[in-house]
Amino acid sequence: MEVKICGLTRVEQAVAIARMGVTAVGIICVPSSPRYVAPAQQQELNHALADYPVWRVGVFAQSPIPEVIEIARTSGFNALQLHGEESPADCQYVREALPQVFLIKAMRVRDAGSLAAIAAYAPWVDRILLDAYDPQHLGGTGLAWDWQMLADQTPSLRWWLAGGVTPENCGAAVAQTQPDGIDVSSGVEVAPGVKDLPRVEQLLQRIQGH
Ligand SMILES: O=C(O)c1ccccc1N[C@@H]1O[C@H](COP(=O)(O)O)[C@@H](O)[C@H]1O
Repeated sequence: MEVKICGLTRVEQAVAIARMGVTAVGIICVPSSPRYVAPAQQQELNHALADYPVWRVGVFAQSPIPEVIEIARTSGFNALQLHGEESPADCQYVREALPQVFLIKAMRVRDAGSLAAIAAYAPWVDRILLDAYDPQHLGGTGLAWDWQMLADQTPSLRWWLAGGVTPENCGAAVAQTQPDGIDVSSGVEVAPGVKDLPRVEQLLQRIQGH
């Protein structure tokens, strides 16, 4: 089971979580987020994590794609997550500009149509991430979506479950939805951007074996 812990802002916490053996850590590059990390700190986090076998994911939403590409290069991300309304053509553009970068497209699930849209991204991305839709916020809401929707259609490429995943519900979430990975932010926090390291360890223990 792949695990991404998202919304890291502090170098010491990012290194501690990388040492726990997670697959990916997320750094929020969305200025409106309470977990936003400015470019200088993005570079510091990437530098501190460079020795660990972990995807260092820059999370963007609604930014112009050339800007995303420029920041990915200057900040040193080896993975990107597009969490807004980016199109398959946007993902193709990123893939062709940065072929070595691991690319995740987040879909905010509103209805069956959200799941039907996944197939068009398959040629261009490495993972699809399914998060809850909230009209006010782009992500990091702690809200779960209706996993029952997967009963009718399952994603055609490797995918991660996001949205309201916690150490308490991760076992049931994984058993019900059978994702390739999970992505967790507010469920392991004491405050936005400040992680609760014992809760991250608890989550990893509970997910072991899945
Ligand atoms: O965390 C944020 O502030 C954020 C802002 C803008 C886009 C995405 C964001 N986070 C993503 O939200 C999901 C789920 O978060 P949670 O576990 O429900 O709190 C996760 O994919 C983060 O990458």
